[in-house]
Amino acid sequence: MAYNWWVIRVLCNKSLEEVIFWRLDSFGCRGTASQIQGKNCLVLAYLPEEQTQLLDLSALSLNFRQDALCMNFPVPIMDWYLIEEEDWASSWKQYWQPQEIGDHFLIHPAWLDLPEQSDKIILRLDPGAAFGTGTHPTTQLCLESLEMRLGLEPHPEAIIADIGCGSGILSIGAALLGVHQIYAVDIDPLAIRSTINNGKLNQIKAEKLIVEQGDIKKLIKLCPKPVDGIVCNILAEVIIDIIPHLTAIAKPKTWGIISGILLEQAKLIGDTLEQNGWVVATLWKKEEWCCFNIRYS
Ligand SMILES: C[S@@+](CC[C@H](N)C(=O)[O-])C[C@H]1O[C@@H](n2cnc3c(N)ncnc32)[C@H](O)[C@@H]1O
Repeated sequence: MAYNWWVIRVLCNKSLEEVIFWRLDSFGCRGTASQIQGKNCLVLAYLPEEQTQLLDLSALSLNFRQDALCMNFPVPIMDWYLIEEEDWASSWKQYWQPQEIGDHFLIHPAWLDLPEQSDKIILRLDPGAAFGTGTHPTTQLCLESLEMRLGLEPHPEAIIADIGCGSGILSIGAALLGVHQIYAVDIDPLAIRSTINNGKLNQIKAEKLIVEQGDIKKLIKLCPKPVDGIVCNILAEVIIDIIPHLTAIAKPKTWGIISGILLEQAKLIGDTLEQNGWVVATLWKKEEWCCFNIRYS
């Protein structure tokens, strides 16, 4: 069956880029990309046709207008049109470029030639329709936390769990940092397909990266024993429900990297973590997002 996608294009002042990304993300867009054009920025986002109505798109453009007026910037120009799935893949790919994250990672679109020389850990990615290109602040916070947590030494015994794996970017990042075994779940079947493909793209053996469709309950069944680390980058509303279940896969000193949380939601998440036996070690912030680095006591 032919599958159509909305392309949403927003031309805005560069300073509005993050707000626009945040709104598009909350609206449910699957892929976002941006391109600087002088003082302006062209933001593109993609959304399956059946996931929205024309009226919702008009409301979204009004939100952009209000954001810009509140912040004293010119009103963004937004338009939208439908394309077929095959065109979606090629259209979005033009705008996504290699990106360095943290001290060591270089996120590299799968369809571009690799650099001839690089001292970076190259993480090749074709996210397809799944979330996780590395352009979102929460993904960046998680990768930076993983880097800090794991360093560059191999971890031949370490087992980690990735809840809401999306494109697999965090699981693969952990594998490239030398983690021995990763269990990853996501409720979205497209994310499962994407994580498996990206694992292969980065030459990660299938037995090292076990990926299954499902939520935390599925993960608990999947993990044969408590894990050493947990990464979870999902919205705070979902994380609140997941926290009480984490104990089932934790042991003393299990660490966690938990993001997808807006700054104003940090207190609620921090309190819930502490009530469930987790110690908050650090809270990292990027733009309006934060990331908890925690340890089970
Ligand atoms: C913000 S994306 C994160 C993707 C990737 N891990 C990253 O850091 O870029 C959140 C992912 O969580 C998945 N998700 C949402 N609710 C979930 C749940 N209850 N259990 C497992 N996965 C969930 C979504 O399908 C989505 O792929």
